[in-house]
Amino acid sequence: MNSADFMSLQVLPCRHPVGAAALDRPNPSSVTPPKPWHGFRVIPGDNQSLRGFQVQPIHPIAIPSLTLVSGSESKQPSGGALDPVRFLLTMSASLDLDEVVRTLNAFLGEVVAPSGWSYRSPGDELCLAEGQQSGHSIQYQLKCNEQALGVLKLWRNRPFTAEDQQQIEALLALAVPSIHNALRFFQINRQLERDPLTGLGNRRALTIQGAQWLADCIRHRHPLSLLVLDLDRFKMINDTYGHPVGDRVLCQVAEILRAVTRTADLCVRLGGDEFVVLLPGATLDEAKDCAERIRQALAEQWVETETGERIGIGASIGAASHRPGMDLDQLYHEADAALYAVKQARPERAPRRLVRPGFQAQPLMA
Ligand SMILES: Nc1nc2c(ncn2[C@@H]2O[C@H](COP(=O)(O)OP(=O)(O)OP(=O)(O)O)[C@@H](O)[C@H]2O)c(=O)[nH]1
Repeated sequence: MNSADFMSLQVLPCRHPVGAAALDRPNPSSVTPPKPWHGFRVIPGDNQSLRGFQVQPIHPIAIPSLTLVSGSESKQPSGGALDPVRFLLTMSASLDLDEVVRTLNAFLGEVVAPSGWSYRSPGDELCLAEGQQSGHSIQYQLKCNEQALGVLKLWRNRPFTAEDQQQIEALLALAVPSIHNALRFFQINRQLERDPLTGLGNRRALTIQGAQWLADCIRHRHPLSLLVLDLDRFKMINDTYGHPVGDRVLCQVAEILRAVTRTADLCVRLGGDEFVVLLPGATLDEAKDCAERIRQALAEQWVETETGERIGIGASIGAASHRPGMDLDQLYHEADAALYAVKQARPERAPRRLVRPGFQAQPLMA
């Protein structure tokens, strides 16, 4: 496929940059006229199984994408009756990556009628699929200015012809800016919900995802439990070995939480040395079992300091299970109260330390 094919298929040079004129109007004498849209270059990949696909503006795009096509000038693609203006308007209506990808696939359905599709965002943070896999497939790695936008795969029970591919690629080229924006929005939201030190979720993740999960569990009448974990004498580790060692302890705890819990569970660092695990589908007994597995895994863990000393990690854990009428805050406070009771019931131990591996563990003195 070459750019000339593509240009004639969907994207026409714009002689009437209406959107840009409206934006620039406040002081027409002081603005340089917007550049006309010069179209896209579509670069096919090297092999057929994974067709590399990149859309680059031939000139920097200085005008909104809706100035791209004027309705009266647009040609219909040879194989279908798809309206590119309708497509662009629909695609740019949302910043929700899930919705943007599903919209794209709805249009691809109109053009090439696949039996199913899948989309994986970079790093597999979002995986979507619909319909059925069948005998023939075509896969595109989407990129915009060298930034990966994910992989889209289509299935069909008859082969994709060259004309089908041309139409798919034309739609993908138009869809790329919307996917790019929605993906960026998705990634920023993910970052806002992540604790930068440990990579676990943060308080915001617990508030937003927790509320959704609570609603799901109530709707499906599934249990939901929550653990609150607080490290023993963490301040002493910081004060004795410094914050970098304290940070390593926190990362080690995060590693253990990830290893011990299921992928469906949400592990969160609320702040300092306090962690929360939200366990959808778990009863109180199952949550307590999980707490015990975490406690054991922590007890077997040592963090080594620069001087070769090894510090043990101790923690207290409280558990609570959702009851009708409770909100997430109440569930958290009940688990926190259970944690407090655990702390009251046993004297908090100072972190254990080994001066050299193999020596007997000793409490770290305050
Ligand atoms: N290394 C490190 N320390 C942190 C971080 N955030 C908070 N802290 C420290 O964590 C410590 C928490 O202190 P406390 O809440 O008294 O915890 P504790 O010593 O475990 O006391 P108890 O909970 O009563 O056992 C404080 O010294 C904070 O400075 C962090 O990101 N990294």
